Amino acid sequence: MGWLRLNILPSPAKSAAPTPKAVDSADNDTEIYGATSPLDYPRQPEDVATESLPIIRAEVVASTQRKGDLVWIVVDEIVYDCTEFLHEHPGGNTVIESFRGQDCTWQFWRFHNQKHLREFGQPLRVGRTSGVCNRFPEPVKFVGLRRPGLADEW
Ligand code: HEM
Repeated sequence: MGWLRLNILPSPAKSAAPTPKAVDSADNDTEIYGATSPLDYPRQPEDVATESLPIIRAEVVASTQRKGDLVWIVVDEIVYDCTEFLHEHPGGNTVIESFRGQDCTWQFWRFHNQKHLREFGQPLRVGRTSGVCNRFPEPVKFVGLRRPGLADEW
């Protein structure tokens, strides 16, 4: 599990994000016009539907890889602001910091289930994105070689 070899980074400073307006554009995508910085994207209320989350360009997400104010990660193309949560994360802060500005979908699902994401991730959502890379290829999953339906023969 090479991706679990972590670098310990200093904790980011907290910062207050402005609250720009999300606007429904003609093609029904929600964008924040003129937003170029991660600081332009506040956390979204929990009742905002996934498809109504603002779209955040991959370059903006990737810019949080640099040590700075915000720690964002991407799971299933949803961007989570873990800046404050990482200090409360039961799995520790370094594992989240090691994926800042990156996709960590398959690694996330190794340790969590939908309930974790609903309860703890929902309030951390800042937007949707696409094209953000996971720097580790997902290892091949081994499946049983037996034909199904033979369990009773064991
Ligand atoms: C949205 C971001 C995240 C949220 C809301 C979150 C939430 C949680 C929660 C609720 C637990 C406790 C699970 C339990 O007690 O059963 C946990 C544990 C853990 N998380 Fe996360 N997590 C996040 C991101 C990550 C990431 C990116 C990684 C690295 C892949 C990670 C790795 C772990 C590990 C290793 C544990 C400990 C698992 C164990 O003790 O069995 N988490 N996380």
